[in-house]
Amino acid sequence: MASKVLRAVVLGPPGSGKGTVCERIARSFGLQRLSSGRFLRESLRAGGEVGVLAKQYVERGLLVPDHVITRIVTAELEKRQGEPWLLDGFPRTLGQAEALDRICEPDLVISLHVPFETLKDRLSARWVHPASGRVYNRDFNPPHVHGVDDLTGEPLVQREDDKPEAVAARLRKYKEAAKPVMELYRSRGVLHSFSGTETNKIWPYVYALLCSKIPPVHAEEED
Ligand SMILES: Nc1ncnc2c1ncn2[C@@H]1O[C@H](COP(=O)(O)OP(=O)(O)OP(=O)(O)O)[C@@H](O)[C@H]1O
Ligand SMILES: Nc1nc2c(ncn2[C@@H]2O[C@H](COP(=O)(O)OP(=O)(O)O)[C@@H](O)[C@H]2O)c(=O)[nH]1
Repeated sequence: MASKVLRAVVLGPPGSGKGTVCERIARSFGLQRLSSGRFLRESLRAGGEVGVLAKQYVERGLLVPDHVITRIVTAELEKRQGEPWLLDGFPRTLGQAEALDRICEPDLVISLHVPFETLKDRLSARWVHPASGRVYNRDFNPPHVHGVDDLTGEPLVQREDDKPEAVAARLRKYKEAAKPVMELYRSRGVLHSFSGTETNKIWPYVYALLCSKIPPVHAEEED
C-alpha cells in the first residue's frame, strides 16, 4: 500500500459531483476535505484585504484570479504540513496547479466526467445555503423542508450562474482552464478519470481506488 499520508485532488466541471464525492471520501476515509469555495466564503466573512478582493468575483459567479485564490488556499495548506487532505475546487487552472506543486505535489487526482445535459439538469435543480455552502438538489438530495436549509432553517437560493443560460458558458470556461491541469497530472501518472451520469454509480469505483491507497475508516456507503 502506498503512502498513508495521502494528498488527493478532485477535479470536475461545475455540477459533476465534486462536493458530493468529497463528502463521501471524507466520511469513508477520514480525510479532511479542504474546499476552496469554503475558504473563500470564510475570507469574505472575515472581511480582510483578500476577502474584499475576492468578493466581487464570487458574487458574480466568476473565477477568482489565481493570485488571490492561491494565497488563500496555500495559507490553509501550510497550516496542514505533513497531514493528509482532499482538495475540492482547487486547482482549477495551470497557474493554481503550479502553485500547489510548490507546497506539495498531489499523490492522487480524481477527475469526474459527466455529460453536459446531465450537468445542466443538475445545476438547474441545485439549491444552496449561501452562508455554509451546503448543497441540495430537488431530486437527488432534497432538503427535509422545501426551500429551507436542514440545519439552520434559513432559506435556500438558486445561484444565478446555475441557471441554464449561464451554464454553457461556465462549462466552456471550465474545460479551457482544466485541460492543461489534467494534462499535467496525466503526464505524472496520478490522474484517474471516472465517467457517468450518476454519482451513486461512480462512487464504488472511487471507493475502490481509495481503498488501494489507504484503509477506510467506515465500510462502503451506498449514498
Ligand atoms: N480554485 C478556484 N479558482 C478561482 N475561483 C474559485 C476557486 N474555487 C472557488 N472559487 C470561487 O468561489 C466560488 C464558489 O466555489 P465552490 O467551489 O464552492 O462552488 P462552485 O462554484 O459551485 O463549484 P462548481 O462551479 O464546480 O460547482 C466560485 O464560483 C468561484 O467564484
Ligand atoms: N440527480 C442527481 N443529482 C446529483 C448527483 N450527484 C450530485 N448531484 C447533485 O448535483 C448538484 C451538483 O453536485 P455538487 O456535488 O455540488 O457538484 P460540484 O459542483 O462538482 O461540487 C448538487 O445539487 C448535488 O446534490 C446524481 O447522481 N444525480
